[in-house]
Amino acid sequence: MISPSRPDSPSSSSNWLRVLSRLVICSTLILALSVALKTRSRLSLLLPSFSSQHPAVMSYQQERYIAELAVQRACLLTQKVFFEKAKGTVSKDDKSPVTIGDFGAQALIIQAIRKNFPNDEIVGEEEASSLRADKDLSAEIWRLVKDIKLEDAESDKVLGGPLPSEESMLDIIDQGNSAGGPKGRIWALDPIDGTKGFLRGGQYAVCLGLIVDGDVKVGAIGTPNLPVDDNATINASTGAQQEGSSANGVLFSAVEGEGATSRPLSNGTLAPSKSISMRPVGNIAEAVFCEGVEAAHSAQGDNAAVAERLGITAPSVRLDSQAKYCSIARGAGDIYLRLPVKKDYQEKIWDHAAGDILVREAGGQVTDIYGNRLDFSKGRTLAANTGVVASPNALQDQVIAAVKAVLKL
Ligand SMILES: Nc1ncnc2c1ncn2[C@@H]1O[C@H](COP(=O)(O)O)[C@@H](OP(=O)(O)O)[C@H]1O
Ligand SMILES: [Mg+2]
Ligand SMILES: [Mg+2]
Ligand SMILES: [Mg+2]
Repeated sequence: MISPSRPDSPSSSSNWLRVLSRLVICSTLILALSVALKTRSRLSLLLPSFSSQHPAVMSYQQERYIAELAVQRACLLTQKVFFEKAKGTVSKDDKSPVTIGDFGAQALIIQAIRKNFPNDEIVGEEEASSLRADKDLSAEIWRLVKDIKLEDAESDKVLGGPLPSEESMLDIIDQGNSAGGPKGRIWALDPIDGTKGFLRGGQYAVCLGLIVDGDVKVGAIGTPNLPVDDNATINASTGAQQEGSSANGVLFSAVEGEGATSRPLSNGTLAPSKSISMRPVGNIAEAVFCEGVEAAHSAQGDNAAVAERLGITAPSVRLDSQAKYCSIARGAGDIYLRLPVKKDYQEKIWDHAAGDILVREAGGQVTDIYGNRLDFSKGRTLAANTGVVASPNALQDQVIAAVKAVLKL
């Protein structure tokens, strides 16, 4: 027979022990919870810098903002050079205006990256060695760079304010010397893309992309001479006629998984943005090609043969620079072809990084002539790719099939 337990029996004292241990566990949990909450609120205060090391927290919003603002400030410089010096110089074969714009814009943008993301690497198109040897040119660029600022002082401060000296400007230009590669955070910078267009008085673009572990995550492109109106008719020489005209000047940007946007370029804070997307094309024969102007950069005869194969009869829109990616991303044209003139030419990552993410986020694909995605992990060039083909998702397979047929791949 089992006797009933008494309060002082061994089983009653083990009950007390159980209650006590539960109390200890509960208070430990409460303590741990309050420490976690405090850490979280501290992290959210630090979020902009925290997110740059932990992108999943805030998906590159700070990077996008700095990229847009830095590109916008650099466009102030390039437009100043464009209107004061560049126009009409092509006939005299004088390349110095674009050199001034290139170096000046690279200095301003790298300064902004260094200020905000000091541990990131930068692959910039330009390097300062030739400038160090040309004191007059260096002094001329410094005179221009030191006076460039956004009208909004706070925004300018975010980018690091004025550079302290000519020497520091040269040092900063050289910080675009990263070899690139498959690991880490690497900015690809083309301070003036479409130098030929710039000198011709036409389209050019200031381009900045952030590559993380070989994949482009953020892109910003300033196109000072593209019309703000998405539906305006454009061609190689559109847009540059009037200095200070509010009809021209667009800033495009994209973040992986967050879509593509555009806004008018401004002199101060960022203007309100709108979302952009590629045009739906029901019948591929109704698509419009966007192509380069320079015959040396893409095989225009092959482009025409692809158009014919697809039944496309509308004339191509011809533009210099990554303005082509921008145009198809906002539905001003549909297909960008850059078929190789020389099979062994290696495209540069700064010529494509920002455009690649912009088009992908606007509902398109960007591949090489074989249909493979552009591989930004190979260093300063797209060594694994040949040519570029970009079009809306629904058309890409058809376009690639036509490219392969024409190039006999
Ligand atoms: N043989 C070639 N094939 C393809 N691209 C070339 C090339 N020679 C130069 N380029 C690149 O073409 C870019 C301009 O492209 P587009 O013809 O679309 O405007 C140039 O950028 P920069 O103007 O920044 O030097 C340059 O890097
Ligand atoms: Mg370029
Ligand atoms: Mg360039
Ligand atoms: Mg160049």
